[in-house]
Amino acid sequence: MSQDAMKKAAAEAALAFVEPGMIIGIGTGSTANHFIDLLAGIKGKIDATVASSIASAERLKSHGIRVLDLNEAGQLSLYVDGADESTEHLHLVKGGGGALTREKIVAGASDKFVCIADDSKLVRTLGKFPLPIEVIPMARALVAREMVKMGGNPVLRQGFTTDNGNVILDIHNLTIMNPVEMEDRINRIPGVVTNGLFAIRPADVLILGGVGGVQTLI
Ligand SMILES: O=C[C@H](O)[C@H](O)[C@H](O)COP(=O)(O)O
Repeated sequence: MSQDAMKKAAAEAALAFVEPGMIIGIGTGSTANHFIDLLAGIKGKIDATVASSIASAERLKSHGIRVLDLNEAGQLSLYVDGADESTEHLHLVKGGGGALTREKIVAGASDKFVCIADDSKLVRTLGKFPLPIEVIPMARALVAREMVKMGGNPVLRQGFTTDNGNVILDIHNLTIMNPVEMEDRINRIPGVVTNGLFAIRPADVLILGGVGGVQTLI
């Protein structure tokens, strides 16, 4: 079974959380794309969606699925998105696709966050995947220096601009023993929009696709 097939299996399992008339928050990336494509098959069941990126909004619209602005949608019942890493406590690293800020906003506006991934994303300690930080461009060097003080090795994501017009620093070599504290500490650096740790508001459900089938952690 390929990694992509495992992602698709996790996305299929997440359909069980979709209830009639829902407005659903939609994440970004290859696993979220599987969910979008599967949601198209039951689009008559839902009211609308809110997208966490321009790319996901375009994919949803290409399937004829209604996409609302979060400000019109109000509180959402469900958010479905992928992750780059997760612990068994459902603390996540996200932002490999650079959509972390809008993802964190939509997740924050949702009652339930269902994270979908292949089981290679489950780790004991976060940090092997470089931690993305969205940064206001003029603060790039300041944030990089502060991250070096925290033991990280910041690398500017070359040629990449977020949907919000900012840059991404990917922080290598972090061993994140306390994700809640680290998320808060990084977010206090001036110029940081947000970082890719989802620990203050972790996922509520983690669905992992693997060779032996799908497992769900709550
Ligand atoms: O910015 C991107 C998102 O956080 C993605 O959810 C994350 O990078 C996982 O992506 P994929 O589903 O492609 O592995």
